[in-house]
Amino acid sequence: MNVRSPKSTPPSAALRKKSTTSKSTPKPIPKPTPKPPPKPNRCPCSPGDSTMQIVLASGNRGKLAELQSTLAPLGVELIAQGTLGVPEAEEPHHTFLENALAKARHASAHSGLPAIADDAGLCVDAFGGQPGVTTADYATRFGYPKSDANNVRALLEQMQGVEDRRASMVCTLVALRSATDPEPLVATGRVTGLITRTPVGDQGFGFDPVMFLPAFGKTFAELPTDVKNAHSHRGQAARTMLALIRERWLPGLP
Ligand SMILES: O=c1nc[nH]c2c1ncn2[C@H]1C[C@H](O)[C@@H](COP(=O)(O)OP(=O)(O)OP(=O)(O)O)O1
Ligand SMILES: [Mg+2]
Repeated sequence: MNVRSPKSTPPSAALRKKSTTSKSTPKPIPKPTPKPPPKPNRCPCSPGDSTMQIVLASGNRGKLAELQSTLAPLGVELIAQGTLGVPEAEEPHHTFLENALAKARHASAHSGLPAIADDAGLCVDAFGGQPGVTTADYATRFGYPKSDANNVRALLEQMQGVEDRRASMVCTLVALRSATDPEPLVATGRVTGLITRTPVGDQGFGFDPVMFLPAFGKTFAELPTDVKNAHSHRGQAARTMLALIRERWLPGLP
């Protein structure tokens, strides 16, 4: 109760009364200062009171921009691994999940921070789901130097005369609290489209200029980043990951 009668005046107020005139009416006791609301997104897994930092275990600027944007509502500080001097990790595995886990573990071990990694790729139906986990190096199979433009070029050459143009872009995100975290958070996303016969659009990165989405009548490279994020494999995975991090790493916060 906030209302107090003079009889219930606590000792501290009584002491103050003695130092003034005895006939003066007791001053109202100031209400206790309400506790400040909890500051947002404190890391429950690291000591202290600082905003949680997470290292983004990727050197791909396109991915980083998309993940920064979709994960922004978490209110945590997302730091690109390059900023912390974390070198590129090996990606030797056969599945997106294993490679994402390897990248997250590597970044967490090097930085001492929780980490989120993204392993993604293009799975072409006519090629039995290839190039899959080797998407980033696709051009080098055909003697071209590694680059987004050469990847697109090699793909269009390999798909010359292929009528079935269906392909999926997939993304697996893995988040770890530490390099030895026994309970990684895992989120996946997948979008299906058709590979165009020439590149169209200049936004995005990677295979965006040849990934045509029938629902939009456009390639990913023709869509603004926020529209791509709202529908893409990475956008889906990142929204799932955001919910997982809130639930498991930041309990009790809205
Ligand atoms: O939304 C996308 N739109 C178009 N292309 C995309 C997308 N997402 C991934 N990609 C391509 C880029 C790379 O050629 C490969 C992923 O390879 P992946 O190893 O996961 O990424 P990466 O080596 O570029 O960066 P990092 O491993 O440091 O995260 O698929
Ligand atoms: Mg890679």
